[in-house]
Amino acid sequence: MTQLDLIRNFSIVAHIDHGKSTLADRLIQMTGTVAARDMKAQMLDSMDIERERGITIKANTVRIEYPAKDGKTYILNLIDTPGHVDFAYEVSRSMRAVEGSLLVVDASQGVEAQTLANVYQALDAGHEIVPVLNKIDLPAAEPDRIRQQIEDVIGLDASDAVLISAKSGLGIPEVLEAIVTRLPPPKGDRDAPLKAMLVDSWYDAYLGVVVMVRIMDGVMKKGDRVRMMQTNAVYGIDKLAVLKPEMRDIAELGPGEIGIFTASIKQVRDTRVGDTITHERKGCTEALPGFKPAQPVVFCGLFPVDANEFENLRDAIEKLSLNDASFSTEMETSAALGFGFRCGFLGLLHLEVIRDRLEREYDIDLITTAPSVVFKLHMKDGTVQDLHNPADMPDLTYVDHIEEPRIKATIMVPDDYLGDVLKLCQDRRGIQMDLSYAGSRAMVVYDLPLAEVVFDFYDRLKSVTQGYASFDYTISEYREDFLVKMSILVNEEPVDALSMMVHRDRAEARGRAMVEKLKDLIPRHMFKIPIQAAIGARVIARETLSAMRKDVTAKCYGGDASRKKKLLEKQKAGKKRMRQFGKVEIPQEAFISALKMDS
Ligand SMILES: Nc1nc2c(ncn2[C@@H]2O[C@H](COP(=O)(O)OP(=O)(O)OP(=O)(O)O)[C@@H](O)[C@H]2O)c(=O)[nH]1
Repeated sequence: MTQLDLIRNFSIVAHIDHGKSTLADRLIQMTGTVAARDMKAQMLDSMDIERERGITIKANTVRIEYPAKDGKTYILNLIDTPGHVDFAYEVSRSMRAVEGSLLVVDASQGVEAQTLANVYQALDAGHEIVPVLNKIDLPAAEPDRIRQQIEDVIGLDASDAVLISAKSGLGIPEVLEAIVTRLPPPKGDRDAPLKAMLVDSWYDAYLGVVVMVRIMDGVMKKGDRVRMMQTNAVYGIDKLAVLKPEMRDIAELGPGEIGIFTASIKQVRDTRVGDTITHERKGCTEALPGFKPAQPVVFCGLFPVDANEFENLRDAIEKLSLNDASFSTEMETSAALGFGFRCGFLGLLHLEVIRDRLEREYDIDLITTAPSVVFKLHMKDGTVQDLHNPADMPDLTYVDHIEEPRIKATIMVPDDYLGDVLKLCQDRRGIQMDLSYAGSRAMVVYDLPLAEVVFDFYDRLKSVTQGYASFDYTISEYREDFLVKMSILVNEEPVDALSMMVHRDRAEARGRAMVEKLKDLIPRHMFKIPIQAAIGARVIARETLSAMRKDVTAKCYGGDASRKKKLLEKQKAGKKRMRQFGKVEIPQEAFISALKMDS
């Protein structure tokens, strides 16, 4: 057990790409926590997919031993937090487990939308904050200007910000000293009943469910019987360890310490993040204030391209949800797509990551239906229903009005691109709330419907600003609007996977764009195919795909048999990624491409 005044618990908050993971790697490396030969780039990003995409998905932690200039050896617990907006929830929960934060800002880029969002969470959690200006090796670095910007925009004193290059290692010793001298030690009472915060949990193939805890009061030992206060479940602790970053067994964890335990827990779902853990006997009576629960906000259907793969998909989804409590799933059947799952995600990136993992790690070809938000249907009988799937929209005669989730979006962008950003937000039914300047960067705040943002808003924002804008949002409220369900009919048959909720005033434009796209995406058949968008029985847009005449092998003059065979095989392979709708085959790409809007 370590004395409280020799412990420092902290996290690193930063906008994406400002160098958080690189700094974490340096801290681990310079303190010899991991031997140089074992050092991999981005040590904390453990999943391959994280490394590939360069995004930190799961909050991780590492315990570092640091001999400071004052001659004492400190234990530094770093909790790594994800930087992307979809994972804001994970940021908020890990924040409550530590006392301080390093605020990393790229000295050439300055404060961005997620810098703000994350630093406000840290301030909310009562953190002491040490500003760190990274990438000062870059010729474009302007530490003085950025220091001033931090003071102006965030209101933090940045006069003693630490200047570093995480890449070259410059300034890292100063960061380590600042952690020890400028961040406060944790508080806690060793003699009080055990009170530990469940910070995170995940499924490990060898160990089962692993639970990460921060001890507030008391002592946790191997063999202890502990109770989860929310669920009242009791478990015996089999293994107690710290992460360095690999697991090292430890006999006990005292106040202020962060570690992990296993206890023959079957599912990650049995461990609620934010729960308080205490001893079965002589436990504490009052739980810690709860965390925000993770609410899925974006739903979509996932179906196997090949119906025979359904069992594999079920298996894969089960395994993934063991590892990710914020990913919700439910069986779904679709007239067009057969058996699949309706899944809920924290945001679009979360959706993409899960879909990628299913396709890559489990080798399952998937059809993803249009992402949708949760609408609230106020029925005429006074009840309120959640609508997760536009295909389930009940008969309108029973519906009084429909509400949709709105977000408060903060966008930071260089002045030159402001006009394009305003136009984009306006086109997406946005209402401007605020506009201010920090130097040559504008900060705009918009009230936007989440439904208009979930699909391709990031992509559009990036392209109209050439990547210079940054974006962050929080869900604000549900509000009534004139929303309707638009169906798509291919060859007179409704394709439920393509139906969507849209604003009445935008339905025609959206419907037109959809049918035009689909006309290009669906290959010609031997017959004419009408493609229509409709609201109820009323068709609002229509295109016709003319019949195919030419034979793909006609060009080969019958002479070259092997070439002919190749062509046919190619066609067959293409078919594997198609689905049959009535008499029509629709390629998988059509489902996503058709929904991308050009405005
Ligand atoms: N020139 C320079 N580049 C750096 C420095 N620190 C980090 N980088 C580069 O900046 C990019 C982003 O760094 P990361 O550490 O992955 O950023 P991050 O904030 O952890 O990003 P996420 O984990 O995706 O949130 C990488 O290409 C790094 O090599 C630095 O001090 N100087």
